[in-house]
Amino acid sequence: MSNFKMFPKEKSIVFIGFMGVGKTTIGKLVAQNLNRSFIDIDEEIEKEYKMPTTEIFKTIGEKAFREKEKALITKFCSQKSIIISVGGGAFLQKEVREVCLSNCTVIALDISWEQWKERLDKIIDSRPVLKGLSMEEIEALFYKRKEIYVTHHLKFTTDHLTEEEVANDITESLKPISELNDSN
Ligand SMILES: Nc1ncnc2c1ncn2[C@@H]1O[C@H](COP(=O)(O)OP(=O)(O)OP(=O)(O)O)[C@@H](O)[C@H]1O
Ligand SMILES: O=C(O)C1=C[C@@H](O)[C@@H](O)[C@H](O)C1
Ligand SMILES: [Mg+2]
Repeated sequence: MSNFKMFPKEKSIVFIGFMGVGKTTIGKLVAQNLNRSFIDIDEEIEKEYKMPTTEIFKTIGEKAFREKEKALITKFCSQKSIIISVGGGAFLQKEVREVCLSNCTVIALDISWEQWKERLDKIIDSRPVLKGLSMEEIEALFYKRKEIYVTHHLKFTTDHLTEEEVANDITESLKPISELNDSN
């Protein structure tokens, strides 16, 4: 019952966590499971600038990217009952943390360094923040970034689970809340 009070159905859900942990993939699946609309903030930024993130970082710069990221997160966090996946660096900004935590249910996705590093090849070309860093520097960033994800409402560990398994676990955990809301 306390969950019901804390996470009413009309609240939107925001996925946070380190780049590559699966926010976009899993957010989309949870949205399908719960029949809710899905918004990926990186995709929205790319649509606005009409270029991929790597190009935005190169031509316009990270500062402009972060400003747009904050503006879009603020806009979408004011909408009800949607699922939002933010970029891995969004929670670096205090205003973003505050707007997400006060308006939405924030779900942190977690992964161990050992599992994450197996995924690096899949994401390295599309994540400018990782470009040119050594493995040691990426590991240091991975642990440093953990500090910004500690503020959340719910946390799910993704180690040794497929994308679908994580999404289904999250959906199952959220269902009682949705059902309680449906009958109220
Ligand atoms: N549980 C999982 N098991 C195996 N691969 C996964 C899992 N979750 C995500 N992936 C894969 O990892 C890659 C990165 O996933 P995704 O783009 O969803 O990460 P992200 O958290 O949204 O990253 P970013 O912060 O950069 O937006 C994708 O290729 C995705 O298919
Ligand atoms: O962790 C980060 O700083 C980033 C993660 C991606 O989702 C993108 O938002 C961008 O590549 C920056
Ligand atoms: Mg993503």
